Amino acid sequence: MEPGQVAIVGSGLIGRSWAMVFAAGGFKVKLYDVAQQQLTSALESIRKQMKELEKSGFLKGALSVEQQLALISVCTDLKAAVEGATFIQECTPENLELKKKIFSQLDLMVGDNAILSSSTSCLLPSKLFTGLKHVKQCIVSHPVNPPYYVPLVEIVPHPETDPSTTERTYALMKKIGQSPVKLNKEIEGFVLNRLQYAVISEAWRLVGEGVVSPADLDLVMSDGLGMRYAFIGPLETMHLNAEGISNYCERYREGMRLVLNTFGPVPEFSGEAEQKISQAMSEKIPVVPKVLDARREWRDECLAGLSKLKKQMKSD
Ligand SMILES: NC(=O)C1=CN([C@@H]2O[C@H](COP(=O)(O)OP(=O)(O)OC[C@H]3O[C@@H](n4cnc5c(N)ncnc54)[C@H](O)[C@@H]3O)[C@@H](O)[C@H]2O)C=CC1
Ligand SMILES: O=C(O)[C@@H](O)C(=O)[C@H](O)[C@@H](O)CO
Repeated sequence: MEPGQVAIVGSGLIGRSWAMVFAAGGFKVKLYDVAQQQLTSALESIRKQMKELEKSGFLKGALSVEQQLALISVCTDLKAAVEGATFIQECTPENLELKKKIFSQLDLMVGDNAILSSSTSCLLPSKLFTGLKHVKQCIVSHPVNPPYYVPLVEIVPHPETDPSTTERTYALMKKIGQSPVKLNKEIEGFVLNRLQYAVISEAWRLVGEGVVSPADLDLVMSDGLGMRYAFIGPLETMHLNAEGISNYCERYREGMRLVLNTFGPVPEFSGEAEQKISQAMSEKIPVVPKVLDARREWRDECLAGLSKLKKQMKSD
């Protein structure tokens, strides 16, 4: 028996990823878009990706490709798309007025049980959902690109979101194999993009000012901070790094005071610096999904080893 039915509004990069993730979880998926061509290319892309994933042994879920594809249907009628859906994930362009218009349409179509969720990267729930009749059923579930391989989902409630909506969304994300975190209150950019944009801003500055090459900048992340952050977050890193020092925050505070004082505003990114980056990036081997998945397998093996080591250290 299918675990349920979801509707995806917008069949671009994120909408098709969500469709794959939900189908892998056995959900019936109705994919809606205003552009029929987008739906056609979405189905082609999903089929192609699933075939490749099955071939390389990375297809998620217990169902075959054909079984998962059979769960996904497309339509250009919004009312038909949301009919019977208990969870509606909006994935339209990052435009506040467009999203508000779509949610006001959805608000007239759903009952008291459906959850209305947005994939928005930064927009505040209070700006998206305020005034809707079903505001208690509204929430942001912000994925990370590509959601099929990077499982984090930030769950961000509107101030009037009912706690049951938050808990149902959290449970749903766990059920389809994602890694949800709950924000206690809304803030622009949520958590991931506030951290990401701080990193990107400094990356631009360091490359733009000639401090480091684009390729080496990325290595600092992939072979430095990223190696750490694939296993432990910045707070645990700090804790482990200064173990035994009573006030280890001070150890970082000093450095932060010194360095952060030199941070300026987001650097104006000149065309030349951008060309330098895109040229450098085009010379790299693209990180294909298989690499992402292989890295995740490697990380999970390392985490298993790490927890075994921790247990051993505790028993020693
Ligand atoms: N691309 C990314 O890395 C990530 C994007 N997001 C967020 O997800 C949302 C979608 O982003 P993408 O998939 O990258 O955009 P996209 O541009 O790839 O796809 C948007 C889709 O919405 C469709 N659309 C436009 N107007 C519509 C309407 N009125 N009703 C239904 N569909 C409509 C378009 O035809 C297109 O297929 C944005 O809010 C974005 O910020 C979140 C996480 C990551
Ligand atoms: O980086 C991601 O995958 C997501 O966190 C996003 O929201 C989008 O890429 C966004 O940052 C683009 O501005």
